[in-house]
Amino acid sequence: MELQLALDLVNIPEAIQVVKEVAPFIDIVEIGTPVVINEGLRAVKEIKEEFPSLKVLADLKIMDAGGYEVMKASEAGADIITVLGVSDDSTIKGAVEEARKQNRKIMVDMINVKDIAARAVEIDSLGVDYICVHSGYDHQAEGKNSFEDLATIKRVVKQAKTAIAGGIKLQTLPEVISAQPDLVIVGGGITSAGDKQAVAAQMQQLIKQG
Ligand SMILES: O=C([C@H](O)CO)[C@H](O)[C@H](O)COP(=O)(O)O
Repeated sequence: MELQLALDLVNIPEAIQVVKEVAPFIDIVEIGTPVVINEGLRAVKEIKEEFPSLKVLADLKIMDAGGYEVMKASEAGADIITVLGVSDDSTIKGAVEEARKQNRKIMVDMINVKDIAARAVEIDSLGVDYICVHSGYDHQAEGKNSFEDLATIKRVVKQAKTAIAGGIKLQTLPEVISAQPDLVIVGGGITSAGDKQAVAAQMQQLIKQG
């Protein structure tokens, strides 16, 4: 099981500072959608240059033009790129095809997918690398989480790795770990902590204990 740090509400210098603090305890650093909107793919490029040994995920939440957008994120140095599960199959296929050419990976974000089980089976057959259940900020504000959806994809997904994101904190991490996803994605649970390094270290320890 791996740990991904999601950076959403920072600029590039702040992102570099946070990653410096927690780098030994994470496997993947995510350049979140708001950061890409504010800073562009330059944020991916600068983080990859600064931390070449960390995998970098570009959270583009691609909805169309999968091949082209994956190509641009790959040029910037992204190792993993996100595509939305609600997109057309042709968009996901285009993203996967380009990722294979560029030796990159595709994560499909299941945010707002209504029938998680049925769509996860379809997406799994398209050759994606990760399928991620996700309660976004707006769902979190309504008190929702994706724990049940994680159990669903664990049951039906046969090829892709499974991931979960959305409001995961140190206190809720043990429940997530018990469902055994391949990847846990944490943003505010680390970035809002007073001592980010201590929280990331504790999270890594819990994940290692399995
Ligand atoms: O993808 C995300 C969200 O849609 C904002 O872009 C976050 O990176 C994801 O939800 C993880 O962050 P936390 O919910 O703060 O853990």
